[in-house]
Amino acid sequence: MRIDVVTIFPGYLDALDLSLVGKARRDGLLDLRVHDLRDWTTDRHRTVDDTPFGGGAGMVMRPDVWGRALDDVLGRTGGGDPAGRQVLLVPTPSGERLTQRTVEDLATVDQLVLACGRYEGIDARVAEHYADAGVEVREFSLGDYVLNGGEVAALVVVEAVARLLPGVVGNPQSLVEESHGAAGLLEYPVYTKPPAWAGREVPEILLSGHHGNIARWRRDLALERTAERRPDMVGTLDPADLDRRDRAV
Ligand SMILES: Nc1cc(-c2cccs2)n[nH]1
Repeated sequence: MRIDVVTIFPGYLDALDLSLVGKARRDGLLDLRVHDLRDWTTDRHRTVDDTPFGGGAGMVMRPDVWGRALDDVLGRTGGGDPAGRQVLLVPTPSGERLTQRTVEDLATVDQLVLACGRYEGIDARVAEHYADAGVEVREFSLGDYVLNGGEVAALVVVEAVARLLPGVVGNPQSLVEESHGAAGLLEYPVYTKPPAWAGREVPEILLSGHHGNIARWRRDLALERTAERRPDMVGTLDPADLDRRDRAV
């Protein structure tokens, strides 16, 4: 998979040289390219923004600069058809909420392009232009809070997607039981040595060696946590699945 990130702060993405994503890049599992938007400016000051039409505070990012950058990165400057499914992702507080289901879909794409806006945002014609040109455009939000730019959202998306790519995480089973995983639940509480700490013991069941009972206990705790912390998620569970957990093991 190829991921391109276009930003005026390329250094923000240096964290993607580290840990799991960094290893995936070195192992050739992820082709991640970070681009400085200013490389597509044409003036000596390398200007990327201007004042908003209609007035208002702040500055808006120019469509012409973004257009040159995205045409290049999307491979739309030559005549040929770009290979495979491309998605243009635009982080914005006014976007659709990013969910694990969306991340799972993005992990199947051939090329993701992240356009990191700053200031008051990117001229609205940019997203319209590429959507009209047949590019899959998704304006997405991380949540109901405002950041200064799209770079942090890009870090989130790259990590969330990269860890789903084949060969990136050591044990793919761990992807199944985690929060928001296939089961649609929050994950159960986890414990390790020492068995007693600060006057607190590890739940007895986990020391029993009875794997069936441990599995049922974990599922019960996952359900309990989900009901307590994210009642909105409980409604999406399959009742047949809920019934399954009560069956004798
Ligand atoms: N969820 C979310 C996204 C953002 C921004 C994206 C780009 C600039 S600010 N803030 N909050």
